[in-house]
Amino acid sequence: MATSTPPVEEREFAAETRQLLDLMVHSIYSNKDSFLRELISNASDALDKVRLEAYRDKDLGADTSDLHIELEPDTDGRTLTLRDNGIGMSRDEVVDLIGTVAKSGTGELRRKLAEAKDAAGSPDLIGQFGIGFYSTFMVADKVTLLTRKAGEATGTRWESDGGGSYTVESVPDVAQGTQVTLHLKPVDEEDNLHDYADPATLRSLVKKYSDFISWPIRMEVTRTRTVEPAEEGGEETTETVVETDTLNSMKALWARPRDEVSDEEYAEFYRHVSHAWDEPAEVISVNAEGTFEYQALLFIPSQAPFDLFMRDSRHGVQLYVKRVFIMDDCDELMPEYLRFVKGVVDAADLSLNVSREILQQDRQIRAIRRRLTKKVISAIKDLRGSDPEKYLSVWTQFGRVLKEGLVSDPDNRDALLAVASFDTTHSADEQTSLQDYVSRMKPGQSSIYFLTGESRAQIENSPHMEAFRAKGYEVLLLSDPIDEMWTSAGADFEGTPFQSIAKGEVDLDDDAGKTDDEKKAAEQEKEERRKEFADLLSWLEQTLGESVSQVRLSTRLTESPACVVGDTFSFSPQLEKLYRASGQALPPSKRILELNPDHPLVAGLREAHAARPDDPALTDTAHLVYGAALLAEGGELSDPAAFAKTLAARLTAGLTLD
Ligand SMILES: Nc1ncnc2c1ncn2[C@@H]1O[C@H](COP(=O)(O)OP(=O)(O)OP(=O)(O)O)[C@@H](O)[C@H]1O
Repeated sequence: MATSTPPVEEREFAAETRQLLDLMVHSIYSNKDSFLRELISNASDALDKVRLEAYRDKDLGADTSDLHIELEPDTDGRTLTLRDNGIGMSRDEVVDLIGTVAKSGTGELRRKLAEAKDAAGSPDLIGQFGIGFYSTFMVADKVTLLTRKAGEATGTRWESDGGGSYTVESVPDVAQGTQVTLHLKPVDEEDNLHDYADPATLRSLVKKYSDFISWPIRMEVTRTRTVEPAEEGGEETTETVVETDTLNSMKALWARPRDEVSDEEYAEFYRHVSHAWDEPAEVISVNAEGTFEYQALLFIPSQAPFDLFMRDSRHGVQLYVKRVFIMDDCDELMPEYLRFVKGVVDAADLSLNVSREILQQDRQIRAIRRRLTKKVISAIKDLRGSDPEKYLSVWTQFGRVLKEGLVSDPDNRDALLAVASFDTTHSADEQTSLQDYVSRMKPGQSSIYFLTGESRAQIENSPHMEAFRAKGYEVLLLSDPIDEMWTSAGADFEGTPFQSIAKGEVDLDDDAGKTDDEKKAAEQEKEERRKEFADLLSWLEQTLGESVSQVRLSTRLTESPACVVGDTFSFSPQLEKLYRASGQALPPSKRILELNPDHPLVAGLREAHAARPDDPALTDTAHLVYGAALLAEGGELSDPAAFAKTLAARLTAGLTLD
């Protein structure tokens, strides 16, 4: 049964939307002017869309003869109307797009809103989410939207006072496109609430925020003109004429030489293409001539969007062909790990009809992408030299994403390693570059040591760190999940390999500065140790054979009795966990148990085993030593309940003996 749409419908805003509106209405966000940029941005997008739709679908029935944006201030009525004859919205779209906000990130939004609680937190929040249409409620106490989608017969009227609800109704006889009428709040200069019904104010705001918009932004202005007398000696008279002015220059910013464009103009353009509210951290402009002609204007944002790690994050790089907008978020122009880069690529030699499928195959697009990728990486590298503070904030916001490139883009791995920064045992609060790490390497050290784990604290406390700490070797502390991936791909930095300190044999160079005799003596001592512990080691290998591939003496422990290490190619426990979380089970890999012969527990176990090789309690101890080593590195026990039970039994026995 078909459901009919009621003529006027009152609907509640979703809880997050209401909270956001509340923040907006009471916002202390100082730049109230931004609402105009947002409305013009939306209108410009709508015009881009209708031009493209009409080009692709000749039967759409859209009117594209004079696409433009219009501002109509009403000084007496204190309203401002902004009109476009773009794509418009259907009734469902109005409810969907205007009635809800930040659909993809509602959970995240809810969390942030709870954090912000009051308006004091709102400027940041606005920066991250880009409030778009809702910013109108900073300046208006009622907003009316009238729209008709190109190709549809009926229009829709939407209205809200920014409180808890809004109304929608279907209306006949609406012009194609969208018009938004703001019932303006009283002017309050102290609160940066300017007179948005004043033509002069509007003219200067358009110039400031939206000059580059490629569609004409028009406004009717009333001018008084002197009229020459009709006949000689007659009186001069004045007349009022109404003229239509175009307020913006419409010059594409990416086509203008860099030194002719101000930082502020770039920043506004960035906000337009990215729908963001922050400042760009870096502007990259490329003008390629020759075989493939294109211009690109790219921005590295200063703030990561909330949906950076969500699958459907949007608004990347836009594709234009000869100044004509073709598509948003053109994945083909940027690798996935640079998805935070915003901007425009305007290619001269593509067809306006180009589709995503064609783009994927296109040689020119691939060449553009290769070049732009290198440009972005080198821009970040340059920042490191020229503005370390800015570099640091870019790395803090996007480092985790950039590191995905170490796995997915082997061609740029070296360049990415050169811009990367890592936590290190060298400093408690500052990260290090690999260049600096290498320059601090000890004589004889041939690898970059690192350890992966879930957090800096957990890694630092891992038993594997002990000898490195004791002997003053610097270790990189890698705690992002992606670190597991690229380090296991066998990377090196300018010829110096990376080595996990939880894998393979460790031979920290104790021999430096020793005479040959001393070296020989040390070797002999090691050999004796091995003999002394041989029985214990082979018994442990038998006892723990289901869990470990080998038991050996360790040179990496100074405090703990034991640790578990992998061989060079085995998976770390974190990587296993990651695979498991993604639904791919790995065959359980056996690692190596290393014992610290100087630890009283290990020494005691050796003596006890020599004296009472058949004592079943020693088997329990062996399992406990292995389990404790797993726990110490932040690993998981395969049977925690059995471990706890054995531990309780052993503790009880200890008490009884006492
Ligand atoms: N003038 C318009 N013509 C057609 N559709 C519009 C218009 N204004 C808004 N819309 C639709 O409503 C959606 C929501 O607009 P809104 O300004 O709230 O957010 P946005 O511009 O998509 O992005 P952001 O929330 O990041 O600013 C737009 O994506 C667009 O689909």
